[in-house]
Amino acid sequence: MTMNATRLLRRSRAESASSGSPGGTAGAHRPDPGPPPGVRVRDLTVVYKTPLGELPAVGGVSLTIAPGTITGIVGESGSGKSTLALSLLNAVQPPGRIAGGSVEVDGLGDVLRLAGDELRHARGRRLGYVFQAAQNSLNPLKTVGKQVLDLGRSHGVDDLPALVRDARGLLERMGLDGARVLDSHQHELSGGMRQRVGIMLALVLNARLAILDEPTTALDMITQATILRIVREVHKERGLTTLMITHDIGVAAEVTDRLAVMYGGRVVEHGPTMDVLGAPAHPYTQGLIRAIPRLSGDPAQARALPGRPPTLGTLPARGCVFRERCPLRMEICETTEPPRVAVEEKTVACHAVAAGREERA
Ligand SMILES: Nc1ncnc2c1ncn2[C@@H]1O[C@H](COP(=O)(O)OP(=O)(O)OP(=O)(O)O)[C@@H](O)[C@H]1O
Repeated sequence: MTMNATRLLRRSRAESASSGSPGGTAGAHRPDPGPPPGVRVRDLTVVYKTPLGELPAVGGVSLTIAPGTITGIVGESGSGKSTLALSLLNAVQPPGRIAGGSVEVDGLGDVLRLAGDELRHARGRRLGYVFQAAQNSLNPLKTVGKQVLDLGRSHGVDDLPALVRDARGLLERMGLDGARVLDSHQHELSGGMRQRVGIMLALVLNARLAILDEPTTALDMITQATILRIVREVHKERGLTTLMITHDIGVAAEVTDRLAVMYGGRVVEHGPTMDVLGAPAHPYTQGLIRAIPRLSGDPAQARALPGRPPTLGTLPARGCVFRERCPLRMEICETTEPPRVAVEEKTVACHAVAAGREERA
Protein backbone atom coordinates (compact mmCIF):
# COMPACT_ATOMS: atom_id res chain seq x y z
CA MET A 1 0.00 0.00 0.00
CA THR A 2 1.32 3.50 -0.78
CA MET A 3 1.88 5.97 2.06
CA ASN A 4 -0.90 8.09 0.68
CA ALA A 5 -3.41 5.23 0.85
CA THR A 6 -2.28 4.30 4.35
CA ARG A 7 -2.74 7.89 5.50
CA LEU A 8 -6.21 8.08 3.96
CA LEU A 9 -7.31 4.86 5.60
CA ARG A 10 -5.93 6.00 8.98
CA ARG A 11 -7.57 9.38 8.67
CA SER A 12 -10.96 7.90 7.85
CA ARG A 13 -10.61 5.60 10.85
CA ALA A 14 -9.81 8.50 13.16
CA GLU A 15 -12.72 10.53 11.79
CA SER A 16 -15.13 7.63 12.20
CA ALA A 17 -13.96 7.05 15.76
CA SER A 18 -14.45 10.69 16.71
CA SER A 19 -17.89 10.88 15.07
CA GLY A 20 -18.88 7.73 16.96
CA SER A 21 -21.07 6.48 14.11
CA PRO A 22 -19.17 4.26 11.76
CA GLY A 23 -22.26 2.96 9.98
CA GLY A 24 -24.30 6.08 9.52
CA THR A 25 -22.60 7.87 6.66
CA ALA A 26 -23.83 5.99 3.61
CA GLY A 27 -23.19 7.96 0.45
CA ALA A 28 -21.55 10.94 2.17
CA HIS A 29 -19.05 11.35 -0.68
CA ARG A 30 -21.70 12.15 -3.26
CA PRO A 31 -25.25 13.50 -3.45
CA ASP A 32 -28.23 11.22 -3.08
CA PRO A 33 -28.71 9.53 -6.47
CA GLY A 34 -32.50 9.48 -6.13
CA PRO A 35 -35.07 6.72 -5.95
CA PRO A 36 -34.41 3.09 -6.89
CA PRO A 37 -34.46 2.63 -10.67
CA GLY A 38 -36.80 0.50 -12.72
CA VAL A 39 -35.35 -1.64 -15.51
CA ARG A 40 -36.96 -2.61 -18.81
CA VAL A 41 -35.26 -5.30 -20.87
CA ARG A 42 -36.71 -5.56 -24.37
CA ASP A 43 -36.07 -8.33 -26.91
CA LEU A 44 -32.56 -8.90 -25.63
CA THR A 45 -30.53 -11.38 -27.66
CA VAL A 46 -26.97 -12.34 -26.71
CA VAL A 47 -24.94 -14.75 -28.82
CA TYR A 48 -21.67 -16.60 -28.27
CA LYS A 49 -19.33 -17.49 -31.08
CA THR A 50 -18.96 -21.29 -31.22
CA PRO A 51 -17.54 -23.75 -33.76
CA LEU A 52 -21.15 -24.08 -35.00
CA GLY A 53 -21.44 -20.32 -35.54
CA GLU A 54 -23.00 -17.65 -33.33
CA LEU A 55 -25.60 -19.23 -31.04
CA PRO A 56 -28.01 -17.43 -28.70
CA ALA A 57 -27.48 -17.83 -24.93
CA VAL A 58 -30.24 -15.26 -24.37
CA GLY A 59 -32.95 -15.35 -27.03
CA GLY A 60 -35.28 -12.35 -27.24
CA VAL A 61 -35.81 -11.83 -23.51
CA SER A 62 -38.18 -9.11 -22.33
CA LEU A 63 -38.38 -8.45 -18.61
CA THR A 64 -39.52 -5.53 -16.48
CA ILE A 65 -37.93 -5.07 -13.07
CA ALA A 66 -40.03 -2.84 -10.83
CA PRO A 67 -38.21 -0.16 -8.81
CA GLY A 68 -37.43 -1.12 -5.24
CA THR A 69 -38.08 -4.84 -5.68
CA ILE A 70 -35.81 -7.84 -5.27
CA THR A 71 -36.22 -9.89 -8.43
CA GLY A 72 -34.76 -13.37 -8.63
CA ILE A 73 -33.65 -15.16 -11.76
CA VAL A 74 -33.67 -18.93 -11.39
CA GLY A 75 -32.96 -21.75 -13.79
CA GLU A 76 -30.60 -24.67 -14.25
CA SER A 77 -26.95 -24.21 -15.11
CA GLY A 78 -26.53 -22.87 -18.64
CA SER A 79 -30.01 -21.31 -18.86
CA GLY A 80 -28.50 -17.87 -19.51
CA LYS A 81 -28.83 -16.22 -16.09
CA SER A 82 -25.31 -14.80 -15.88
CA THR A 83 -25.34 -13.72 -19.51
CA LEU A 84 -28.57 -11.80 -18.90
CA ALA A 85 -27.12 -10.20 -15.75
CA LEU A 86 -23.92 -9.15 -17.55
CA SER A 87 -26.05 -7.60 -20.30
CA LEU A 88 -27.66 -5.29 -17.73
CA LEU A 89 -24.18 -3.82 -17.24
CA ASN A 90 -23.40 -3.98 -20.97
CA ALA A 91 -20.50 -6.18 -19.88
CA VAL A 92 -20.79 -9.23 -22.15
CA GLN A 93 -17.27 -10.15 -23.26
CA PRO A 94 -16.09 -11.88 -26.45
CA PRO A 95 -16.74 -14.52 -27.64
CA GLY A 96 -20.12 -13.17 -26.52
CA ARG A 97 -21.92 -10.29 -28.20
CA ILE A 98 -25.19 -8.48 -27.56
CA ALA A 99 -26.91 -8.98 -30.88
CA GLY A 100 -30.11 -7.02 -30.29
CA GLY A 101 -32.58 -5.44 -27.91
CA SER A 102 -32.39 -2.75 -25.26
CA VAL A 103 -31.89 -2.42 -21.51
CA GLU A 104 -33.48 0.78 -20.23
CA VAL A 105 -32.49 1.73 -16.68
CA ASP A 106 -34.21 4.75 -15.11
CA GLY A 107 -31.77 7.64 -15.01
CA LEU A 108 -29.36 6.04 -17.48
CA GLY A 109 -31.38 5.33 -20.62
CA ASP A 110 -30.45 2.35 -22.77
CA VAL A 111 -27.36 0.87 -21.12
CA LEU A 112 -26.53 -0.97 -24.35
CA ARG A 113 -25.91 2.41 -26.01
CA LEU A 114 -23.39 3.53 -23.38
CA ALA A 115 -19.68 3.17 -24.08
CA GLY A 116 -16.30 4.37 -22.79
CA ASP A 117 -16.30 6.65 -19.76
CA GLU A 118 -20.08 6.94 -19.69
CA LEU A 119 -20.39 3.18 -19.34
CA ARG A 120 -17.58 2.95 -16.80
CA HIS A 121 -19.22 5.59 -14.65
CA ALA A 122 -22.62 3.94 -14.92
CA ARG A 123 -21.08 0.73 -13.61
CA GLY A 124 -20.22 1.31 -10.02
CA ARG A 125 -22.02 4.61 -9.57
CA ARG A 126 -25.43 3.38 -10.74
CA LEU A 127 -25.07 -0.35 -11.37
CA GLY A 128 -23.38 -2.50 -8.74
CA TYR A 129 -22.37 -6.07 -9.54
CA VAL A 130 -21.53 -8.72 -6.96
CA PHE A 131 -19.69 -11.69 -8.40
CA GLN A 132 -20.32 -15.31 -7.54
CA ALA A 133 -19.17 -16.19 -4.02
CA ALA A 134 -17.12 -19.04 -5.38
CA GLN A 135 -15.05 -16.68 -7.50
CA ASN A 136 -12.18 -14.71 -6.09
CA SER A 137 -13.18 -11.38 -7.46
CA LEU A 138 -10.94 -9.40 -5.10
CA ASN A 139 -7.39 -8.47 -6.01
CA PRO A 140 -5.21 -10.85 -3.95
CA LEU A 141 -2.29 -8.41 -3.90
CA LYS A 142 -4.07 -5.39 -2.41
CA THR A 143 -5.82 -4.78 0.89
CA VAL A 144 -9.57 -4.22 0.73
CA GLY A 145 -9.03 -0.58 1.74
CA LYS A 146 -6.61 -0.02 -1.12
CA GLN A 147 -9.16 -1.51 -3.50
CA VAL A 148 -11.80 0.91 -2.19
CA LEU A 149 -9.43 3.80 -2.87
CA ASP A 150 -8.63 2.49 -6.37
CA LEU A 151 -12.35 2.25 -7.05
CA GLY A 152 -12.91 5.80 -5.81
CA ARG A 153 -10.05 7.21 -7.87
CA SER A 154 -11.12 5.40 -11.02
CA HIS A 155 -14.57 6.94 -10.60
CA GLY A 156 -13.26 10.43 -9.87
CA VAL A 157 -14.48 10.55 -6.25
CA ASP A 158 -13.12 13.76 -4.67
CA ASP A 159 -13.72 12.94 -1.04
CA LEU A 160 -11.80 9.70 -0.65
CA PRO A 161 -11.81 9.72 3.17
CA ALA A 162 -15.62 9.90 3.06
CA LEU A 163 -15.64 7.00 0.63
CA VAL A 164 -13.49 4.91 2.96
CA ARG A 165 -15.76 5.85 5.85
CA ASP A 166 -18.74 4.66 3.83
CA ALA A 167 -16.94 1.42 3.03
CA ARG A 168 -16.21 0.89 6.69
CA GLY A 169 -19.77 1.78 7.66
CA LEU A 170 -21.17 -0.71 5.17
CA LEU A 171 -18.86 -3.46 6.42
CA GLU A 172 -19.85 -2.75 10.01
CA ARG A 173 -23.49 -2.69 8.98
CA MET A 174 -22.91 -6.22 7.73
CA GLY A 175 -21.50 -7.33 11.08
CA LEU A 176 -17.78 -7.08 10.31
CA ASP A 177 -14.93 -5.22 11.97
CA GLY A 178 -14.71 -2.60 9.22
CA ALA A 179 -11.26 -1.26 10.08
CA ARG A 180 -9.77 -4.73 10.24
CA VAL A 181 -11.34 -5.84 6.98
CA LEU A 182 -10.11 -2.70 5.19
CA ASP A 183 -6.59 -3.60 6.34
CA SER A 184 -6.93 -7.22 5.19
CA HIS A 185 -5.99 -9.08 2.03
CA GLN A 186 -8.37 -11.53 0.40
CA HIS A 187 -6.62 -14.59 1.87
CA GLU A 188 -7.20 -13.28 5.39
CA LEU A 189 -10.98 -13.33 4.93
CA SER A 190 -13.47 -16.21 5.04
CA GLY A 191 -15.88 -16.88 2.15
CA GLY A 192 -18.74 -15.14 3.95
CA MET A 193 -16.55 -12.12 4.74
CA ARG A 194 -15.37 -11.90 1.15
CA GLN A 195 -18.94 -11.98 -0.04
CA ARG A 196 -19.79 -9.08 2.25
CA VAL A 197 -16.77 -7.20 0.91
CA GLY A 198 -18.13 -7.87 -2.60
CA ILE A 199 -21.48 -6.38 -1.61
CA MET A 200 -19.72 -3.37 -0.06
CA LEU A 201 -17.64 -2.77 -3.21
CA ALA A 202 -20.77 -2.98 -5.36
CA LEU A 203 -22.65 -0.45 -3.22
CA VAL A 204 -20.03 1.93 -1.87
CA LEU A 205 -20.27 4.30 -4.85
CA ASN A 206 -24.01 4.49 -4.15
CA ALA A 207 -25.22 2.21 -6.94
CA ARG A 208 -28.98 1.86 -6.75
CA LEU A 209 -29.31 -1.17 -8.99
CA ALA A 210 -27.57 -4.12 -7.34
CA ILE A 211 -26.98 -7.25 -9.37
CA LEU A 212 -25.93 -10.27 -7.33
CA ASP A 213 -24.73 -13.36 -9.15
CA GLU A 214 -25.16 -16.45 -6.95
CA PRO A 215 -24.29 -14.52 -3.77
CA THR A 216 -24.49 -17.55 -1.50
CA THR A 217 -23.08 -20.35 -3.62
CA ALA A 218 -20.25 -22.22 -1.88
CA LEU A 219 -21.14 -20.80 1.55
CA ASP A 220 -22.22 -22.97 4.49
CA MET A 221 -25.88 -22.85 5.53
CA ILE A 222 -25.44 -20.44 8.45
CA THR A 223 -23.28 -18.00 6.47
CA GLN A 224 -25.75 -18.30 3.60
CA ALA A 225 -28.63 -17.31 5.89
CA THR A 226 -26.59 -14.36 7.22
CA ILE A 227 -25.78 -13.11 3.70
CA LEU A 228 -29.44 -13.40 2.65
CA ARG A 229 -30.55 -11.42 5.68
CA ILE A 230 -27.94 -8.78 4.90
CA VAL A 231 -29.04 -8.59 1.27
CA ARG A 232 -32.63 -7.97 2.38
CA GLU A 233 -31.68 -5.38 5.00
CA VAL A 234 -29.22 -3.46 2.85
CA HIS A 235 -31.69 -3.52 -0.06
CA LYS A 236 -34.29 -1.89 2.16
CA GLU A 237 -32.06 0.58 3.96
CA ARG A 238 -30.33 1.90 0.85
CA GLY A 239 -33.46 1.94 -1.30
CA LEU A 240 -32.18 -0.41 -3.99
CA THR A 241 -33.59 -2.28 -6.93
CA THR A 242 -31.97 -5.69 -6.65
CA LEU A 243 -31.58 -8.49 -9.14
CA MET A 244 -30.42 -11.78 -7.71
CA ILE A 245 -29.32 -14.73 -9.77
CA THR A 246 -29.49 -18.13 -8.20
CA HIS A 247 -29.94 -21.74 -9.19
CA ASP A 248 -31.38 -22.38 -5.72
CA ILE A 249 -35.16 -21.95 -5.64
CA GLY A 250 -35.12 -22.11 -1.84
CA VAL A 251 -32.86 -19.04 -1.75
CA ALA A 252 -35.12 -17.25 -4.24
CA ALA A 253 -38.19 -18.13 -2.14
CA GLU A 254 -36.59 -16.64 0.93
CA VAL A 255 -35.42 -13.33 -0.47
CA THR A 256 -37.18 -12.26 -3.65
CA ASP A 257 -40.43 -10.37 -4.28
CA ARG A 258 -40.59 -11.39 -7.92
CA LEU A 259 -39.16 -14.32 -9.77
CA ALA A 260 -38.18 -14.92 -13.40
CA VAL A 261 -37.63 -18.54 -14.41
CA MET A 262 -35.15 -19.03 -17.27
CA TYR A 263 -34.76 -21.99 -19.57
CA GLY A 264 -32.66 -22.22 -22.72
CA GLY A 265 -32.08 -18.45 -22.81
CA ARG A 266 -35.78 -17.58 -22.43
CA VAL A 267 -37.79 -16.27 -19.50
CA VAL A 268 -40.54 -18.90 -19.38
CA GLU A 269 -42.41 -17.60 -16.33
CA HIS A 270 -42.27 -14.33 -14.42
CA GLY A 271 -44.34 -12.84 -11.64
CA PRO A 272 -44.66 -12.44 -7.88
CA THR A 273 -42.48 -15.06 -6.19
CA MET A 274 -45.39 -16.41 -4.14
CA ASP A 275 -47.46 -16.98 -7.29
CA VAL A 276 -44.61 -18.48 -9.34
CA LEU A 277 -43.69 -20.94 -6.59
CA GLY A 278 -47.16 -21.42 -5.09
CA ALA A 279 -49.03 -21.92 -8.36
CA PRO A 280 -46.43 -22.56 -11.07
CA ALA A 281 -48.00 -22.46 -14.53
CA HIS A 282 -45.13 -23.37 -16.87
CA PRO A 283 -44.32 -27.11 -17.00
CA TYR A 284 -40.63 -26.28 -16.47
CA THR A 285 -41.35 -24.31 -13.27
CA GLN A 286 -43.61 -27.15 -12.11
CA GLY A 287 -40.81 -29.66 -12.75
CA LEU A 288 -38.23 -27.53 -10.93
CA ILE A 289 -40.45 -27.27 -7.87
CA ARG A 290 -41.35 -30.97 -7.89
CA ALA A 291 -37.63 -31.74 -7.78
CA ILE A 292 -37.16 -29.92 -4.44
CA PRO A 293 -38.32 -31.93 -1.42
CA ARG A 294 -38.71 -28.99 0.96
CA LEU A 295 -40.87 -27.11 -1.57
CA SER A 296 -42.85 -30.02 -2.96
CA GLY A 297 -43.87 -30.79 0.64
CA ASP A 298 -43.36 -34.55 0.54
CA PRO A 299 -39.76 -35.82 0.28
CA ALA A 300 -41.02 -39.13 -1.10
CA GLN A 301 -42.74 -37.27 -3.95
CA ALA A 302 -39.72 -35.18 -4.98
CA ARG A 303 -38.80 -36.13 -8.53
CA ALA A 304 -35.83 -35.00 -10.56
CA LEU A 305 -36.72 -33.27 -13.80
CA PRO A 306 -36.19 -35.86 -16.55
CA GLY A 307 -33.63 -35.14 -19.29
CA ARG A 308 -30.90 -32.52 -19.39
CA PRO A 309 -30.96 -28.80 -20.03
CA PRO A 310 -29.88 -27.83 -23.54
CA THR A 311 -26.44 -26.50 -24.41
CA LEU A 312 -25.98 -23.81 -27.04
CA GLY A 313 -25.31 -26.60 -29.56
CA THR A 314 -28.44 -28.62 -28.73
CA LEU A 315 -30.85 -25.71 -28.35
CA PRO A 316 -33.60 -26.05 -30.99
CA ALA A 317 -33.39 -23.26 -33.57
CA ARG A 318 -37.17 -22.87 -33.64
CA GLY A 319 -40.22 -23.73 -31.61
CA CYS A 320 -40.26 -24.11 -27.84
CA VAL A 321 -36.83 -24.67 -26.28
CA PHE A 322 -38.34 -26.81 -23.48
CA ARG A 323 -40.29 -29.23 -25.66
CA GLU A 324 -37.81 -32.14 -25.42
CA ARG A 325 -38.47 -32.41 -21.69
CA CYS A 326 -42.06 -31.24 -21.63
CA PRO A 327 -44.97 -33.45 -20.52
CA LEU A 328 -47.44 -31.11 -22.26
CA ARG A 329 -45.67 -31.07 -25.66
CA MET A 330 -47.96 -30.26 -28.62
CA GLU A 331 -47.38 -30.16 -32.36
CA ILE A 332 -47.10 -26.39 -32.49
CA CYS A 333 -44.19 -26.54 -29.99
CA GLU A 334 -41.98 -27.98 -32.79
CA THR A 335 -42.26 -24.93 -34.98
CA THR A 336 -43.45 -21.86 -33.13
CA GLU A 337 -41.95 -19.93 -30.25
CA PRO A 338 -44.57 -19.86 -27.45
CA PRO A 339 -46.37 -16.54 -26.95
CA ARG A 340 -46.22 -14.84 -23.57
CA VAL A 341 -49.63 -15.04 -21.95
CA ALA A 342 -50.89 -13.43 -18.77
CA VAL A 343 -51.91 -15.85 -16.02
CA GLU A 344 -53.23 -13.73 -13.19
CA GLU A 345 -50.25 -11.55 -12.20
CA LYS A 346 -47.70 -13.66 -14.08
CA THR A 347 -46.54 -13.98 -17.66
CA VAL A 348 -45.98 -17.47 -18.96
CA ALA A 349 -44.46 -18.52 -22.30
CA CYS A 350 -46.11 -21.86 -23.12
CA HIS A 351 -48.40 -23.10 -25.92
CA ALA A 352 -50.20 -25.54 -23.61
CA VAL A 353 -50.92 -22.81 -21.06
CA ALA A 354 -52.10 -20.48 -23.85
CA ALA A 355 -54.34 -23.21 -25.29
CA GLY A 356 -55.77 -23.97 -21.83
CA ARG A 357 -56.68 -20.33 -21.36
CA GLU A 358 -58.35 -20.16 -24.77
CA GLU A 359 -60.43 -23.24 -23.96
CA ARG A 360 -61.56 -21.76 -20.67
CA ALA A 361 -62.38 -18.37 -22.26
N1 LIG B 1 -17.67 -17.52 -23.02
C1 LIG B 1 -18.56 -18.37 -23.52
N2 LIG B 1 -18.34 -18.98 -24.71
C2 LIG B 1 -19.26 -19.84 -25.23
N3 LIG B 1 -20.43 -20.15 -24.63
C3 LIG B 1 -20.69 -19.57 -23.45
C4 LIG B 1 -19.79 -18.66 -22.83
N4 LIG B 1 -20.33 -18.25 -21.65
C5 LIG B 1 -21.52 -18.88 -21.54
N5 LIG B 1 -21.73 -19.67 -22.62
C6 LIG B 1 -22.90 -20.51 -22.86
O1 LIG B 1 -24.06 -19.69 -22.81
C7 LIG B 1 -25.12 -20.40 -22.15
C8 LIG B 1 -25.61 -19.58 -20.99
O2 LIG B 1 -24.56 -19.50 -20.03
P1 LIG B 1 -24.71 -18.68 -18.65
O3 LIG B 1 -23.41 -18.76 -17.93
O4 LIG B 1 -25.27 -17.35 -18.95
O5 LIG B 1 -25.81 -19.57 -17.91
P2 LIG B 1 -26.14 -19.61 -16.35
O6 LIG B 1 -27.60 -19.90 -16.27
O7 LIG B 1 -25.66 -18.39 -15.69
O8 LIG B 1 -25.32 -20.86 -15.89
P3 LIG B 1 -24.53 -21.10 -14.50
O9 LIG B 1 -25.59 -21.20 -13.43
O10 LIG B 1 -23.83 -22.39 -14.73
O11 LIG B 1 -23.60 -19.93 -14.31
C9 LIG B 1 -24.58 -21.77 -21.76
O12 LIG B 1 -24.96 -22.71 -22.74
C10 LIG B 1 -23.09 -21.55 -21.75
O13 LIG B 1 -22.38 -22.75 -22.07
